[in-house]
Amino acid sequence: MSIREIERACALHGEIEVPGDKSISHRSIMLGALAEGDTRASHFLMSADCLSTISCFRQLGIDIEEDRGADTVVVHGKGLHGLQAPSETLDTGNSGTTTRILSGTLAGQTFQSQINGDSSIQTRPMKRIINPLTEMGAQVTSLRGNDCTPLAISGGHLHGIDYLSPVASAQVKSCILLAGLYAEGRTSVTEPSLSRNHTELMLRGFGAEVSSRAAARSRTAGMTPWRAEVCPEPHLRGQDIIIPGDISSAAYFIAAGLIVPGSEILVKNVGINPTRAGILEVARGMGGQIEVIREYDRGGEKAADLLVKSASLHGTTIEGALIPTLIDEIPVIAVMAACADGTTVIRDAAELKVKESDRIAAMTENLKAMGADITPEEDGMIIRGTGSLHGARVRSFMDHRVAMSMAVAALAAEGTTAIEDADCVLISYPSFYEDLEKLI
Ligand SMILES: O=C(O)C1=C[C@@H](OP(=O)(O)O)[C@@H](O)[C@H](O)C1
Ligand SMILES: C=C(OP(=O)(O)O)C(=O)O
Repeated sequence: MSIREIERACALHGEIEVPGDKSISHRSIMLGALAEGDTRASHFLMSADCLSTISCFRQLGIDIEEDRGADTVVVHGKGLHGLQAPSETLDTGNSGTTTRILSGTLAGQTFQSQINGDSSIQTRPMKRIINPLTEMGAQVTSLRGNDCTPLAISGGHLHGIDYLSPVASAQVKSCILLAGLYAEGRTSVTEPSLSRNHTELMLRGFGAEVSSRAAARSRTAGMTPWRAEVCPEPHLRGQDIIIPGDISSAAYFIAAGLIVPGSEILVKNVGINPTRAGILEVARGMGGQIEVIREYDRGGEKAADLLVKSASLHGTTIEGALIPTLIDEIPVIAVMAACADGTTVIRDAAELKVKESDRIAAMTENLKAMGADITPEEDGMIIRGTGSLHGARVRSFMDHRVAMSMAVAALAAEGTTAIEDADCVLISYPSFYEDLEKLI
């Protein structure tokens, strides 16, 4: 087992550039493969999850060049109908994004395929994609009959649907939109509130006709349902993509900069697409100081440098439409809340229970071990800030976001914190600990 020990930090100082956005990196391979011509993606995230996407598309007959030193990939796309039947089960590793979005693409193919991932993936819910893909005319079978992977998928004669998704999930939305590229007629997905829209933006950039707008249907308690629609059989053309830094990775430095007294950190080149940037709103709402510097646009994706200075934080309420815009940042927001004054309430976030780990249970156990006052709820957490934490032995639960969040907690805790199975950060941020060291 890999154990990492982290001491309390005095103050964090310096500049950092985080690796490329994981969601956009996955999509650059997926759309690059379905486009005609080459797609070059630079500042590509060379982490285990994105490498799983690359290896699945190689199994589907796509030639992909990787330059790991330069963080660049070139995908030699074969067009919408250029994928070949894989000879073995497609292995999606630990990646929910690969599993769900790739399933949508496979539903559009005339060949049969099987898809499976590691022990964590095998427990994550797939009914949310099985239902709409089946409604579109694909046969998607959970081979163990438990609505999880392994899945057997055969499709090829799809028809467009108007799908009302019960969850605000970009993976579900993207799965259906990519299946919709192969369907007869238009396909739409309406979600309870807008989840990350990278698929819509990138599909448009590659030449597809995609619309995205607030849906006219009911508006309940601060939630605006959102509808994305795609036209079938687009002529996708390969693109050059410069991937912005991942705000979900930047979140650890934002949180550390805020909670470790005397810190000042410049996080450069961070994607701040509003469907991803909820952490900035929450940090400011807690009294944090984050300055957005040098904002610019990369193919419809906004990016900027962020200057973070330590501040004394206070509690807040995080709920409703904000949740999908910061879903992966909630573990580190829980750390911020534990170091703040007053109570933070996180609700409407039951999705946390079906990520790489049950992130409500994992963060509750770990933060309690470090002296926090935290109550787990069915759809979130209530955290009463105690102002201080102490070192403890904590577990990553093999969940990269939990490991990185606990590293941030360790920086603000008295004494030493030991994180078990700390190496799982390779899923989204292989150089995380080295980058953190540079600021200490
Ligand atoms: O589409 C994506 O790239 C992702 C969507 C989110 O999942 P859900 O769509 O399941 O909420 C997020 O948690 C995941 O890390 C990446
Ligand atoms: C939930 C995550 O990823 P995925 O769903 O792709 O496994 C994540 O990166 O926090």
